[in-house]
Amino acid sequence: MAELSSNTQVLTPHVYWAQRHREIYLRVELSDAKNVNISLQENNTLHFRAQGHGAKGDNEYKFTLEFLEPVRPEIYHKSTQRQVDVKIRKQEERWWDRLTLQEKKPLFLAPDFDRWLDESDAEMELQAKEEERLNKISIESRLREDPYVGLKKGYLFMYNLVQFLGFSWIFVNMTVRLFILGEDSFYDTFHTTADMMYFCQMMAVLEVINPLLGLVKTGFLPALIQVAGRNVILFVVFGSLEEMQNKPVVFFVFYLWSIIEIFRYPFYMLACIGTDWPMLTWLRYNLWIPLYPLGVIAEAVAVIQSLPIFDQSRLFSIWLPAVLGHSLSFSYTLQLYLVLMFLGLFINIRHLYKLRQRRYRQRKRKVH
Ligand SMILES: CCCCCCCCCCCCC[C@@H](O)CC(=O)SCCNC(=O)CCNC(=O)[C@H](O)C(C)(C)COP(=O)(O)OP(=O)(O)OC[C@H]1O[C@@H](n2cnc3c(N)ncnc32)[C@H](O)[C@@H]1OP(=O)(O)O
Repeated sequence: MAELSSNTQVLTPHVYWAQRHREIYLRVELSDAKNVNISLQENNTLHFRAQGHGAKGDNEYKFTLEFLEPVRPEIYHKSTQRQVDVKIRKQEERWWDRLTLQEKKPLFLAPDFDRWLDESDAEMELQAKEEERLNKISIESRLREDPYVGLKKGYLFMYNLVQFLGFSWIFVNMTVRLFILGEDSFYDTFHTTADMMYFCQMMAVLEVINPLLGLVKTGFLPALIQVAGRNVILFVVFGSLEEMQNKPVVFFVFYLWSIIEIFRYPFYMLACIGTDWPMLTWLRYNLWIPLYPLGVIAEAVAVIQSLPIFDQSRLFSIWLPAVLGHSLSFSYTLQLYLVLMFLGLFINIRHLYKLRQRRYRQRKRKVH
């Protein structure tokens, strides 16, 4: 392409342009360009001059562009075998209506469709870049703050996986037996699943230790109430009284415990790898609403059924001096525990309700 300038023919290369909010990109169609000279004059005009192979063969090519708005003085360029790439920073981060001050587009200038974005796409690109930058900063600062973050996540992932497998085994075993044996399966739940339940509930003690070590953001008290509450039922009420072990209440307690856990542990596993499945999240934050009160009622029934057995067997009774009577039955401790249970129920339901509120508030904020 040629333009007339002071009676001599000046060769002008094809120039393609695109913009972002912060910068202007020019692609000058000159291959093997040498002696590239790009300068910016005070009137905001870019002067380009170089030798290279353009539309009119090997020659000197030049062009000038007076920009629509002020640009920064530093200009970056890179010359390759095929073209010269030029990057100019805008003075102000703003979308321009066109590139040049003159309204009529110079003949040698055209949009660079390889880089072209309209304003809203460029905004989205800017936002994505900003999010990526913030993510990088937060990952870097987390790594700087805590070099063991990978190890901790790995431990939590394995812990949750083991618990998930344990509770799934219990749940599937009980469900299959229920289908095959019907009501009869109620009576030997303990003998078929207690070992696995012992294992899972002993492991669950880690859930009280984890927040103390700062591994999870769980409150210490709700975790203690949860784990201690279940372990009293499992080890003391069921485990120490053979008479309790073949009662149908064991079925209801174990079933209610395992239903929630087959959703809660996979939810945590996904959280460890930074993922969530909406359906699983929904179940984790909603299933407790019917299950928790039912679980506490089932546990309370178990405690009430065990009271006369403790009275008769005198197991765990506290021996008293003769003046105060013979001994104090453990059933009194359990009656006090019944009161604590409903206090524990209240604390944990409040805790779970708050977690649910927080989760859905966060969700809403993300959506808007
Ligand atoms: C002082 C002596 C006390 C004596 C006790 C006397 C009272 C006894 C009362 C007993 C009542 C118990 C009844 C109970 O046994 C009945 C039942 O269980 S019935 C079945 C239904 N049950 C449930 O639904 C409860 C399930 N359990 C829980 O939800 C938890 O155990 C609980 C502690 C209650 C709440 O969990 P948490 O506080 O951890 O909530 P989140 O799940 O939201 O977690 C908070 C953040 O920490 C991250 N986290 C937590 N754990 C893990 C983990 N293992 N791995 C990875 N990440 C974990 C989680 O992702 C959350 O992070 P973020 O906020 O970033 O999302």
